[in-house]
Amino acid sequence: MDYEYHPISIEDYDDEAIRNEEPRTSTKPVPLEIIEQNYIKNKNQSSFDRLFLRRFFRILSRLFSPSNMEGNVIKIWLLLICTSLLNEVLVYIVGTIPSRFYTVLVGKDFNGFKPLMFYSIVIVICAGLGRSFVRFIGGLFAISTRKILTRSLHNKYLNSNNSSIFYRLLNFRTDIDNPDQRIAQDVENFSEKLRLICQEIIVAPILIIYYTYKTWTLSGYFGPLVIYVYFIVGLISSRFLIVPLVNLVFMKEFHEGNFRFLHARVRQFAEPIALSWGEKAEYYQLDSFFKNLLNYQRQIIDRELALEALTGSFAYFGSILSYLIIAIPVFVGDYDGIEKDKLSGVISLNAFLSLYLIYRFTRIVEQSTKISDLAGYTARIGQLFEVIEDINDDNDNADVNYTFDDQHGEELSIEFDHVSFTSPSGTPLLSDFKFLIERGKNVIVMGPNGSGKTSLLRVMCGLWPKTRGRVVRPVSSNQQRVLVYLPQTSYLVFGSLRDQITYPMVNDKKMELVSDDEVRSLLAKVNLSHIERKVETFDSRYGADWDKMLSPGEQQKLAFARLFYWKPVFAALDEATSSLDSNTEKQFFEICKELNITTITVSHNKSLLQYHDKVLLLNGKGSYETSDIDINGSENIVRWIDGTLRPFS
Ligand SMILES: Nc1ncnc2c1ncn2[C@@H]1O[C@H](COP(=O)(O)OP(=O)(O)OP(=O)(O)O)[C@@H](O)[C@H]1O
Repeated sequence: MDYEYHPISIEDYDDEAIRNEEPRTSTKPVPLEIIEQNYIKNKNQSSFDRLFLRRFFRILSRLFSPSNMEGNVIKIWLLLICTSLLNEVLVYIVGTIPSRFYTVLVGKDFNGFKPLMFYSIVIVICAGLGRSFVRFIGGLFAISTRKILTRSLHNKYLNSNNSSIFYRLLNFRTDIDNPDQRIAQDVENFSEKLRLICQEIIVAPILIIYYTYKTWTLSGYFGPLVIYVYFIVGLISSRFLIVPLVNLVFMKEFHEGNFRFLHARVRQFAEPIALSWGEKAEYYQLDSFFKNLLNYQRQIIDRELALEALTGSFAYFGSILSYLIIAIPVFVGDYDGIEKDKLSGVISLNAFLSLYLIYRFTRIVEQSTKISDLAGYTARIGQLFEVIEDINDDNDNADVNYTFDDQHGEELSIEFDHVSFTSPSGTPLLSDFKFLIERGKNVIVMGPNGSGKTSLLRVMCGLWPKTRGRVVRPVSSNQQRVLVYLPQTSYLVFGSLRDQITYPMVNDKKMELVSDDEVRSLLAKVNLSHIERKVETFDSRYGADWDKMLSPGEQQKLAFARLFYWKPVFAALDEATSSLDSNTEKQFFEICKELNITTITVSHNKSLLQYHDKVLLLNGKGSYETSDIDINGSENIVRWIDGTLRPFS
């Protein structure tokens, strides 16, 4: 019997690469409570300081980047400034209407009353429209913001040039929770808060400059100085109350993500839960997650009470402050030379100007609760961008992808060149693995549960990092699929029957590329012709219903239809025939041979040995053995496998 044995020795663990390997602390799965404690301890992740400002301005720079092809956010922003200014002018004019009515009414001026009434109706309608327009354009701004940020995150998360970013983020980064919640919900909340704040304060700088100048010319430097000091005091005191809120908002969204995820799982696993009478268990689990969420929501409203009280008092105090500003020159005697009837006019104008300036500052301070929410969402979105960029930079993959042309297609192989790798928790799974998968020589991978069979496929596809060595694999120069992976639980996409077969093709011309007749012939090939009756048309789209429409065995057959459509060079079959009857299994391996698809099969099923040329045994302790399979000596090979694996089972 021709086999190689690679017992694991102390040198294997002691070799330089493993010795120098930094323990990957971040990859070991971390319990939810520890993630929560880490977030609580590491509050500066979600703080209201320079880190917040850095993240916030980085997000703004993405929004307003001139190279941004996604939208006209700059135009919308300018439009928002213009309509807000126009709205302010209209509000000002509406404010002057009552005094004009007093004048015509006191003077019993009917000729003056009629045009004033007409004018007032027009102005009031315009003011109403102005307000609606500001909100409408604010809405457009929120949609644009969401569109740009979500697309930017999608581009990075599902980057086709670096295919495993989302996988590595989900599997190896324990420093970040619920990326789906961050992309779907936190970005939306961020956009909405930004819109509300912008609507309120977008024209504030222009108005503040204008009214500061006006107040200064009427009351000298003293009025604006007092108002600015008052504003700075308001800002500093509200900042103290905002800081803890930011972290609470961050934590609430963390629990919000977990709560949604749990609900999504109940939906996904409805059948096993129902068949296990698991309602009570699910109820208690959902409820405990919900309690955590409510706990943070309660803490937020408690803190907001203090913040609202501060900003509310600040606003009321502002109205009194304006009288202080007016009173000082009155009592100091600055207006002594002014006649009494003119003095009331001067006082009322001064009061209006300083009140307006204070009002503008008050509106800014009143945004504190929204700003604390915004800062919480900024932390979550900013952190996601940072982690994705970090994964992108950390691409230390030593693998070699070589392109081939059709002439050399028959000599293709996948080579494991002294590869060592561990599980994410650090358990060594394979050490110094040397193996060649040649085209035309089917390989079956066997071994006890947890020995690393699926992990070997992950390493082969470049998803898992290695501690040592490299994988040398071919990539096609002419769009041919080189490797297709079929898992035990087939992945059915949200889409049509044609989509199931052509996945992951992205093409509007699928109907032309894969005709109805071709779909029918592929379905016939995998004994699934009857499912044509279950769908309206080959292009009718279904969501989660695919799981209900097809049994697990039928799902595996559909996955094979996909494999036969793509006709790749290699197919990684990870227990992909576990739900099929033995005749269908035989038929599928024969079709693979006809189509020149070399299979790398992970299975515990020894009856599959007959379709393979080589067996690779993993013992889960780091070592492996290989043997050629001689069909005539199949009993010998079964004995050899049993004898080799027994000590490890
Ligand atoms: N994302 C992960 N995080 C942590 N550990 C993991 C992860 N994925 C796999 N492992 C661990 O790696 C080890 C090997 O897993 P793998 O799925 O490769 O085993 P297998 O040989 O395919 O098992 P089975 O025969 O049960 O399918 C297991 O101990 C598993 O718990």
